[in-house]
Amino acid sequence: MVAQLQKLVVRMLLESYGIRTDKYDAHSDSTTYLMRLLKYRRSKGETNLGFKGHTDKSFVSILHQNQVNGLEVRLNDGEWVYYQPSSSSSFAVIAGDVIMAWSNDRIKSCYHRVMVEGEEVRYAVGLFSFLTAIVEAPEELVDEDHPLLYKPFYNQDLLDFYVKNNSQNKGDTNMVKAYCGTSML
Ligand SMILES: O=C(O)CCC(=O)C(=O)O
Ligand SMILES: [Fe+2]
Repeated sequence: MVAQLQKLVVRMLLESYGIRTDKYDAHSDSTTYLMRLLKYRRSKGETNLGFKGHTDKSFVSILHQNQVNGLEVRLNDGEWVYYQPSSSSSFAVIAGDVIMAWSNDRIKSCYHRVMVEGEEVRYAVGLFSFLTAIVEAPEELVDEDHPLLYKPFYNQDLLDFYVKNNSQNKGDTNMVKAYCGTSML
């Protein structure tokens, strides 16, 4: 089950950042999921951009694609890197804006896009996780060297903000900073 994979990834993250593991159950209980199936078909003469560059507004997203590749990730220097699954049963785990805020910027959300090169139909399935409890950085991730960068917020309110300000800003990596970044205070 893909949700199990999501839970495992989150547990590993909490452990690797030295966050009290008793917080894990509360985190897990407040996680909800959205599953989306995407179909990309490129007609002759059309641009090969299947999904423009963006960060997900999720906590994390888990993606699986059919044999037709296309997912690309943008590195810090602006270079786009093609995602090449190691096997036909591979899943890609993508950090969303919510984990970026929750982790006080320790984990940066992943800017990605989909390019469709050939005429073959591409399918992708994504499991997007969201939090129902208030999103705030655990105390282990906030100290003098790492001051709090985001005010506590609700994931749903971030989504509403995103929808309202969508027209110009779609794909803006700093949507969550614009919504609840402490430097905006
Ligand atoms: O089609 C894909 O592999 C990725 C889709 C995606 O980025 C999204 O649904 O947010
Ligand atoms: Fe995405």
